Amino acid sequence: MTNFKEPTFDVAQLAHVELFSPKPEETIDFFERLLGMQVTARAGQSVYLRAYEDSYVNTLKITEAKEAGLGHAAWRTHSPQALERRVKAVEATGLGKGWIDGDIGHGAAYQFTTPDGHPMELLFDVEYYQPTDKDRTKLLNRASKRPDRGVPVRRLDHINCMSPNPGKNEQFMVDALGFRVREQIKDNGNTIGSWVSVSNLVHEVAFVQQPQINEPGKLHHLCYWYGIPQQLYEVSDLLKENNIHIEVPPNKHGISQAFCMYVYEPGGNRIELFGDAGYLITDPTFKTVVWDMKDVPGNGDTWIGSAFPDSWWNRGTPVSTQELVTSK
Ligand SMILES: O=C/C=C/C=C(\O)C(=O)O
Ligand SMILES: [Fe+2]
Repeated sequence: MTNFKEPTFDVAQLAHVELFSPKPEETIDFFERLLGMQVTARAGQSVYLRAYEDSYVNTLKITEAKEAGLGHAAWRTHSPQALERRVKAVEATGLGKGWIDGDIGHGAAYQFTTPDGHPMELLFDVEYYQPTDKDRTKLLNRASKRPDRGVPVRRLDHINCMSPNPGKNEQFMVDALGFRVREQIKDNGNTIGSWVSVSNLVHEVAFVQQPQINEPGKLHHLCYWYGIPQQLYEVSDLLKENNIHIEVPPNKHGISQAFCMYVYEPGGNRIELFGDAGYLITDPTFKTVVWDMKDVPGNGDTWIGSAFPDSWWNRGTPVSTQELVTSK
């Protein structure tokens, strides 16, 4: 079958995410004290953090800004050669912005945006976390000791971006970066939700329809992973005690089958917490699962658990003035 379109395996993983927060110290406290993450660097208006099983020196950068939202998402390639190939592919789309020398924790990166303007970058050189005598663990396959504060998340999992045109962004991630489409929501033939991955996870990034179709793309959520569903009940209790808004309590998604919950960190960004990550994909010719929007409520969004509130479908960051008007 020589006309078989071979996938490219150049992009390997979501390496880190930068969140903007108008209340940086409260946002940092949420991740550090409640989710047990570790601050590994502070520079200028930014603070860098990692979870205890993240192997790199950081997977999260919190930067002070006027409004909440996505600073950028960074993709690590499998090799320097793969980086070169993907940079060429992104340049050809006209969405490239150019190279930066790097940042704390990583080397040269090529910056670009999705068609709806979500800032992203491609990189290869990263700095691995070196545990200290204080946090070196006997569990050799773990990057550092399990922290003794909060209910500690284990690693970065994915982001979900709101877009005026999810289908266009899906196509860009497939064509330029080799992502595979795992699940979609269609409404009258239009793609209004898309879950794409470069691994056997259901998604490292998803795109969902934003109601504000004349605004640039927003962040829907950033997700960290526990791997144990029970821990969502533990962390819910702790978050409730600390007046963190729980938008969707522990729940099982239909789409991705992941055990999940959604909260708003103090800066206003939506954070998803994953119990397990749902089903894994090993089939090299996995067929995209397509949901019709009319079948999603009560099945695709929540398979088991409370109904998703309107806010889940309508609110991203930065929050638009429209929402401020309607929410009065
Ligand atoms: O219908 C909505 C399903 C959403 C699923 C996710 O956002 C996810 O798996 O992270
Ligand atoms: Fe998600």
